[in-house]
Amino acid sequence: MTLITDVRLREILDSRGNPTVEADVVTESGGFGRAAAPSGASTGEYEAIERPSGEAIAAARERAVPRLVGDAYAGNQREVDAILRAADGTDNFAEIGANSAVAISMAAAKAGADVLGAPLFQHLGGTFRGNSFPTPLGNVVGGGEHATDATDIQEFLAAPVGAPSVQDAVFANAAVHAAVADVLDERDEPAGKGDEGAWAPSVTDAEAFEIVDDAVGRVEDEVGFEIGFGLDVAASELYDADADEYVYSDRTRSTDEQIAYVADLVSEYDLVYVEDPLDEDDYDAYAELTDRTGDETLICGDDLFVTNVDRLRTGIDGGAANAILIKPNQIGTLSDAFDAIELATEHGYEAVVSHRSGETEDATIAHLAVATDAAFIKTGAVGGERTAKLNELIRIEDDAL
Ligand SMILES: C=C(OP(=O)(O)O)C(=O)O
Ligand SMILES: [Mg+2]
Repeated sequence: MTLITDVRLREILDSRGNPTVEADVVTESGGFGRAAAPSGASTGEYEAIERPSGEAIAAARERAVPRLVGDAYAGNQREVDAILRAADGTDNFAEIGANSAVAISMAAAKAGADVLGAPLFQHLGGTFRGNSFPTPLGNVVGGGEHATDATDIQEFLAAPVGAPSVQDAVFANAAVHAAVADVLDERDEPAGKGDEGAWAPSVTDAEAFEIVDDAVGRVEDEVGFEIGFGLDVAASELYDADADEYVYSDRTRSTDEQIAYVADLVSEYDLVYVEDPLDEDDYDAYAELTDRTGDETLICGDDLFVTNVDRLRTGIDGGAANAILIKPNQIGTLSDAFDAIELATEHGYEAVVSHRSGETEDATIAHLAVATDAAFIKTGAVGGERTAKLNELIRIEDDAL
């Protein structure tokens, strides 16, 4: 029933207005799945390769589609993903592009779920999933590679860890986003928005901490449950390898100073989550920071691990970080993303499923997070391509799929 009879690929627009790959997978019994590849701006050096979408589509049509159609079963995700890897022939999807690979991989999963008549999270995670939900991390102030003339730290994230339901959590993040606008207004700080919909004022990081702390406090008082606060430092973008220092707008920091700075922020703001606080090549510095702060907060590797089990294993062996960001397009297939989550979970690392700064209406990551019982999902706070995932979580919670 799930034998793949057609794979169609096309270019559509992402949220930045750039072309990206969309895939349709059709099965023998009429099952249908459609998915689109997201795209990063502050990409890790070790990510799988995103090719220009036209080239990725042409290569996938030539190399992968003929091997899938009439041979592969959409209900057998590992088989589909193994065929994608074999058709590509490299270890980083340099031929067909991780953008074609991930779109086909996710579309096949959806087609498999469609044939079964099951929601995607259940097809991926089994019948006992769907009762616990990730805490959504909502990007409310940001800069870095996602906005010009804004903060050095890429993302200031609201983390409604005390929310009684995922719907309450999603609404709380939107309320913090609105409260930040109020605080900015009161401080006479005009702000546009960055790529993920976060406010991008021309303020220092120190001012951004004050602003977000104030906004989180106001919403916490309103809703009556705990809202934590987190960061994606995206430190590889700040690190100058030649000078061996982190370059901020107002000063530089050595690696030791960067570790001390982040450790101080964790205690000053009770941070529940810190992503990419250090350069993607510096496992030792990660281990030192994790040693100092890992009992109080999550130290999460994004550019450090790039959803790659080999890099995660190196981190586990050295005690670097205690959480991993999961972005399926960093590695190319859902099977690889699952493997990374399973390895993380086995070793007590939390999994945080994530969007990219360039997104579409595709909501696969909401299902992936529920299917794997991930602790957190990072998918913005507002904006259609972000709420596509957040609203899907609300529907899953409401048993409305
Ligand atoms: C979502 C992120 O940004 P990008 O997609 O630009 O890598 C991130 O760094 O976590
Ligand atoms: Mg990141």
